[in-house]
Amino acid sequence: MTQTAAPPATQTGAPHPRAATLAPAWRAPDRQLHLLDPHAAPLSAAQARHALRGAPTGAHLLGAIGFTPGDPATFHLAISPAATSTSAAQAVPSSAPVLHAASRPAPAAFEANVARAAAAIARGDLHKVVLGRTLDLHLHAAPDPRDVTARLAQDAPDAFVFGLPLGDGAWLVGASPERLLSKRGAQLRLRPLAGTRARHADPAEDLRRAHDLLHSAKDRHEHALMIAAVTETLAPLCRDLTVPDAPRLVQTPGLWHLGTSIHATLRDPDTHVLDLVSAVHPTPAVCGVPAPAARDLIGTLEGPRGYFAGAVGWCDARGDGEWAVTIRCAQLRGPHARLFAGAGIVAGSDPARERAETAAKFGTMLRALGVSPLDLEGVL
Ligand SMILES: C=C(O[C@@H]1C=C(C(=O)O)C=C[C@H]1O)C(=O)O
Repeated sequence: MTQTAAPPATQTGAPHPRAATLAPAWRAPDRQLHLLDPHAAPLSAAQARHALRGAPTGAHLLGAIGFTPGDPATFHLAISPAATSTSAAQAVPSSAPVLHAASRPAPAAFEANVARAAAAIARGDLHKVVLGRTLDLHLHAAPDPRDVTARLAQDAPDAFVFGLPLGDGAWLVGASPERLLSKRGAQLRLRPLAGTRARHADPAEDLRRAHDLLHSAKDRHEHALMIAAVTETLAPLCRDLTVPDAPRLVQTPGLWHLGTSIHATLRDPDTHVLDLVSAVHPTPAVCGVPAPAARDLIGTLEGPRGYFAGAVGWCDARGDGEWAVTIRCAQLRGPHARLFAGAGIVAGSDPARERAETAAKFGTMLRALGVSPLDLEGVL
């Protein structure tokens, strides 16, 4: 196998033209990675850094860590596609019949959870909590995870797209719009998101929704809580920290978000990206404020999240890397798909709107699986 002498140069601008058909295990604006050995057993967090030391030049670790340290983590050796042989992905079926669908909590129970969280916030127990739910689909035929990843890459050119084997035939796939943290030498970049509107097919209505989001006091408050928490975590680790005063609109194929691009310079450029990920994760984008109270409430209302709302990304032998928040994702095993979505709850959150927001967020994976939301009436 040919090996690259050094990691490939940064790609900016348009995504790699072959990204849509090659089904990478990781596809981001900056880098694309394929598994070194797609049949290798996943590595634990403890094995991972050791494995990178003995790996070919240019190898990366591609991994996913769970929401809490008690949740699972999985790592693989990966390499940029110039050094791998790749095969074109198969066409994805345009519609996948669903034999059975169920969401947990069910729609009404999720709304009850939101009301309960909003009451806790009104009492002053906490300021923000992100509540999640799952959507289990039993499909007529087992989707090929590589085809699903290829479809995600096609649908969302700016997203962090991932397709990782978890062992036992299960895969974690998704297209996250949220940069948790990238590190290159001393330079850090983050782009946390909080505040969401579903997009609309009519351009005028779509713009109205974007404008409404940008000027919503509730969403700006939700976003500000998160930026304050992330800034507080980063400040002791960084020399320079540049945080814009106001968020900007971020668009995905199905949603508008509020996002803030943060740039920072590390005091110690040798800090490993995985140690930085552990320091900032989970941010209030997926957990809440204060974090301990939010984590407790999530544990009570949802139980363990596993990989959902964790972090997914890569690191290289220098300790540089790029990590996204594990959202807009699903776990696939044979004909079964479990999709995940969550929404941030603050004072004034409306249960029905928050449920609708999670339904819209399932859309990323539903499109990639070829499932129409119209087939899921009453479940979303
Ligand atoms: C939790 C999710 O998304 C997060 C919550 C958001 C919000 O509440 O507005 C926005 C983006 C993400 O940080 C998800 O997509 O499942």
